[in-house]
Amino acid sequence: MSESAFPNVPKRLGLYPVVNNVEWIARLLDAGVRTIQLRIKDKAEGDVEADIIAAIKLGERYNARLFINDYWRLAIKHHAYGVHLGQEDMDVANLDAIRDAGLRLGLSTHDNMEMDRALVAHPSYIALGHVFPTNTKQMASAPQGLAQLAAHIKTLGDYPTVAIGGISLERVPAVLATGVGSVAVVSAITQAADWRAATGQLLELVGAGDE
Ligand SMILES: Cc1ncc(COP(=O)(O)OP(=O)(O)O)c(N)n1
Ligand SMILES: Cc1ncsc1CCOP(=O)(O)O
Ligand SMILES: [Mg+2]
Repeated sequence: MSESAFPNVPKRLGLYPVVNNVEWIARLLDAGVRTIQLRIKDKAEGDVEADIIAAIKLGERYNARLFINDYWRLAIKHHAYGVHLGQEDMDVANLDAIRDAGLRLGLSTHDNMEMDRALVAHPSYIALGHVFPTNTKQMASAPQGLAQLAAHIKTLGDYPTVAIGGISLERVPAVLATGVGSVAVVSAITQAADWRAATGQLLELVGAGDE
C-alpha cells in the first residue's frame, strides 16, 4: 500500500445522509445538506452509471461533497468528489488509482484492528460504526456503542471522523458529545414521517459541515 495521503476533507463533514437514489440526493441537497453519499448496492456497473453521473452533477451544482459508495471505477471515470469503501472493498479496489485521480476516500472501520488497517491507507476520513443496532444493513459485529466510539475518536485526534449506524435524532447529541466530526444517517431521514422536518432538525444539531 502506498504511503501518500488522500486529499483532505474538512475535519467536520457535518450531517452526512447515505441514500440509495438520485431523487434523495436532489431533495437533500436542496434542503441544505452538503455532505452526502450515493449507496446503491449489488447492481451491475452499467445499471448504475447514469445515476452516478446524475448524482455527481447534482453534487457539483450544489457545491456539495458527494461520495460514491463501492463503485470506485465509475467515481473515478466521472470525477466524483469522493469514494466510500469498506474493509472488504479495500481488498479489491485500486486505492492508488482513486488517489491519483484526486478523489477523496472514506473508509469504514468497526474496531481497533480495522482502524489501524485503514490508517495505513491515509484516507480522507475514517467512518466508525455501527454505533447502535441498525436495521438498514446486516452487520457482522456487535454495535460499538458510545464509549467505544468516544475512545476511537480520542485516538484519532484531529483526523476527520464519521459516526454511522442506528443514529436517530434523539441520539445525535450523545453522538456529537464524543467529538465526532460527522453523523451519517440512513433511516433517520429516509424512514422519517416527515423527511424535510427531520433533515432540518438534524442539520440544526449537526450542521452542514465546515467549508
Ligand atoms: C459513511 C459510511 N460509513 C460506513 C459505510 C459502510 O460501508 P461498507 O462497510 O463498505 O458497507 P456498504 O455500505 O458498502 O454496505 C458507508 N456506506 N458509509
Ligand atoms: C451503511 C451502514 N454501514 C454501517 S451501519 C449502516 C447503515 C446505517 O443506517 P441507519 O442510519 O438506518 O442505521
Ligand atoms: Mg462497501
